[in-house]
Amino acid sequence: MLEAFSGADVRAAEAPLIDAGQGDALMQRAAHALFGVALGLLREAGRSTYGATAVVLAGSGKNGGDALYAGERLLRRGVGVTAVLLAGNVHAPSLDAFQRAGGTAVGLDDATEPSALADHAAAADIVIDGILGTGASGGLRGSALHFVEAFHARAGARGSRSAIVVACDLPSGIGVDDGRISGAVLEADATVTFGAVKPGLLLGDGAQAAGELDVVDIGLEMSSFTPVVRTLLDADVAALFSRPTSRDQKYTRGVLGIAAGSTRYPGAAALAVGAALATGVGMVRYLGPESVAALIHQHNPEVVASTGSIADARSQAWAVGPGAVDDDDQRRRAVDALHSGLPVVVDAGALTELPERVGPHVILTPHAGELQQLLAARGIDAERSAIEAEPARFALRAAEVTGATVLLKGFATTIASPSGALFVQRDATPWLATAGSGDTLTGIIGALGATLAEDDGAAKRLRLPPEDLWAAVAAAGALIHGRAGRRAARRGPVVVSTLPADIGAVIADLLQEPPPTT
Ligand SMILES: NC(=O)C1=CN([C@@H]2O[C@H](COP(=O)(O)OP(=O)(O)OC[C@H]3O[C@@H](n4cnc5c(N)ncnc54)[C@H](O)[C@@H]3O)[C@@H](O)[C@H]2O)[C@@H](O)CC1
Ligand SMILES: [K+]
Repeated sequence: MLEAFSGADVRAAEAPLIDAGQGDALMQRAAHALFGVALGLLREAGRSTYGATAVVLAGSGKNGGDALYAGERLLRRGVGVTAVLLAGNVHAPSLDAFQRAGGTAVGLDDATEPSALADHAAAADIVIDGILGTGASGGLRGSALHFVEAFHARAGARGSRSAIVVACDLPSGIGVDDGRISGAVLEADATVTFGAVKPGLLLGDGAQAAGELDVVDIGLEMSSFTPVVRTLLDADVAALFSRPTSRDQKYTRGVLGIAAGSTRYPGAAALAVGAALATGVGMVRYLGPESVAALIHQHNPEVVASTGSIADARSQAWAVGPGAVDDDDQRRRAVDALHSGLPVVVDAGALTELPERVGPHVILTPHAGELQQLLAARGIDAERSAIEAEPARFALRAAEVTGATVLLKGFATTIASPSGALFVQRDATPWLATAGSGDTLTGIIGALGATLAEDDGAAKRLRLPPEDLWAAVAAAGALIHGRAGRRAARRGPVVVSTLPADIGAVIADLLQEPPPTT
């Protein structure tokens, strides 16, 4: 699991080590890791290190110190390294070491025209961004801002430029704790971050700017701090996933009840059912119109269907809402499921049926527009664009006011627990942004909920407090869904009705994972 800690907490974890005189050792560890990644990227790009050119961008703080020490190591490998000093007072011992190894340092103050240095950086094989780290406040300013703008103008955007950019700890210009970018940012191909992931590397535009993330252990003890954001990795989903045992039968494995679809939108139910079956459950019970059940049975005859009520259909969890529009029976079922005390995934048409207050076992899966309505119904006005700009903030707010677990859809999926715990998953592909995609996500999360509903050890397997289990279940659903979409996209544009085959294959792969070590 990736766990991101606030910049302040990472600095607090560093403090006792620095007090014990280990500050320089920490910096050397950071620099060594940064150097290793830079070397690896050069090799990956097919560039030989001897004779390669690098530019180190150094700001006034320790971030610049890390980058200069990494530059010193590159010099000793035969790389030609220039340091651009973007502040008058860079970290002196590292600058000294850099120069003694033969490096050239050039100062750039606010008055100097950055064009020649930006030209040089744009033509370099690799650029190391040591402008700002966890000590950053606000966006880039002064000579650093001018330099980054000039570099962009010459080098072009990530993907089209030839220089590889490696960020030291974090891309300069992102908000350390929220990933917000005000003004310019130096988008990285890779970010080497020290001690722990910072929230800005997982959230918002900061995550986009970070590129490949490499987390380096420099010996910080973070166990007494609470993560601000988490991202599940394959091994976490494998650990959470409920595998059937030899003692299981269909009822103990987990029965998912699905009250979705309507005569107007029958397909949504079929998609949710197909995805749930592919995720693995003991049984799917379908409640809804006979015509919808007939459609479901064309593909999935194993589904037990009825036109009855929630009370008559024993299940371990419910999924309600997809395609349930203008249908009073489905609306009643949604309300009953929400009062059943069982885990419920609530999507689309059922989101408006939410009681004033529920518990975290109720998982809402709105997109930004639906979240806007949900908040407005509780007297909280927020523009859709504001929700899209700060998904974490609004998902947390919605979880706080409803008591539910809130999964906010988007390119990155943001999941908030009413406890304040936050998960972000970036497993999806834009190819998944197609009709019916959300219905399959509901089915996947529903199936995970049904199979984990009576599994008392599930939260413990991820070392999470029990109240955050449902956020982890939703995050696991988002990972499986996103990964299935990527797999499907290898065949071309995603056809959602074919997604179950990919869901099954993704789960088969995940279950090969060794158990997590953290
Ligand atoms: N504390 C430690 O012992 C370790 C810290 N490490 C590195 O040190 C970094 C933190 O170092 P610092 O606390 O010195 O902080 P920074 O390196 O982020 O530098 C902060 C300084 O930059 C200036 N600044 C802040 N915001 C600015 C802006 N928007 N535009 C222009 N200048 C701005 C200010 O003068 C501020 O003092 C980490 O990110 C990491 O790279 C690592 O070396 C590991 C060990
Ligand atoms: K940086």
